[in-house]
Amino acid sequence: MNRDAMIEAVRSEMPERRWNHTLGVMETSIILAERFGADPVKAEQAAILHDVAKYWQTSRMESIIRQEGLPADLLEFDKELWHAPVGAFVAEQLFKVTDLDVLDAIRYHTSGREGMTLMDKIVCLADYMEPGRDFPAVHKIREIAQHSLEKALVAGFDSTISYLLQQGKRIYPLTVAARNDLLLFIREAEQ
Ligand SMILES: Nc1ncnc2c1ncn2[C@@H]1O[C@H](COP(=O)(O)OP(=O)(O)O)[C@@H](O)[C@H]1O
Repeated sequence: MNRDAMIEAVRSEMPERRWNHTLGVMETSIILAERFGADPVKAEQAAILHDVAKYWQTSRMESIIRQEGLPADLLEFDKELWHAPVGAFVAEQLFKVTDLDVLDAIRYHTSGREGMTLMDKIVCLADYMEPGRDFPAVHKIREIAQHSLEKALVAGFDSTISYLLQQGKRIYPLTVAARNDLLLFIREAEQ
C-alpha cells in the first residue's frame, strides 16, 4: 500500500485528536531517525501505523491475541498495552508490511523490550516526546533527546514506571527489561 493510502486508512481508524498525535509521532520519528542514523522512510511508516489498533474494541484485540499466538501474558496487564502487538499484526496482515524493523517498532512502541533496535527506540521515544505531548517529564526528555536516544528513552520509561507505581498498577516486565538493558547499553558506551 502506498504512503497516502496508508495515511488515509489509518486516519479513518481514530478520532482527530489521536490522528494529530500520530502526525506528531511521524514528524518526530523522522527527526530522530535523521539525528541518530536510521532510515527516515521506515521510521515514518512505523509511526503512521503505530496506533492503528488503538481504538479497536477490547474483544477484537483479545481474539487476535488468543488466535494469532501473541504473548498471552498481555491479557493480565493493562489493555492499553494490547494495541501495540495487535497493531503489528494488523500492519503485517492488512497493510502488507513485510519489513521486520517496522513491524517490531510498532510491536514494542509501548512496552519496549530487551535489545531494542534503533528503530524500536526511535518510534518509542517519538511516542513519548512528539510536540503534542504534555506531561511533567516531557521537556526534560526532549532536552536529553538532543544528544542521547537511550538516556531520553530511560527518562520516558522512568516516567511511565513512576506513574504505574503511584497508581498501584502492575508493570509489564518487558518495560523493566528494556530499561535495565538501556542502562547497561549507556554504561558500556561511556566506558
Ligand atoms: N510497562 C507497562 N506496564 C503496564 N502498563 C503500561 C506499561 N506501559 C504503558 N502502560 C499503560 O499504557 C498506557 C498507555 O501507554 P501509551 O500507549 O504509551 O500511551 P498513549 O495512549 O498516551 O499513546 C499508560 O498510561 C499505562 O497505563
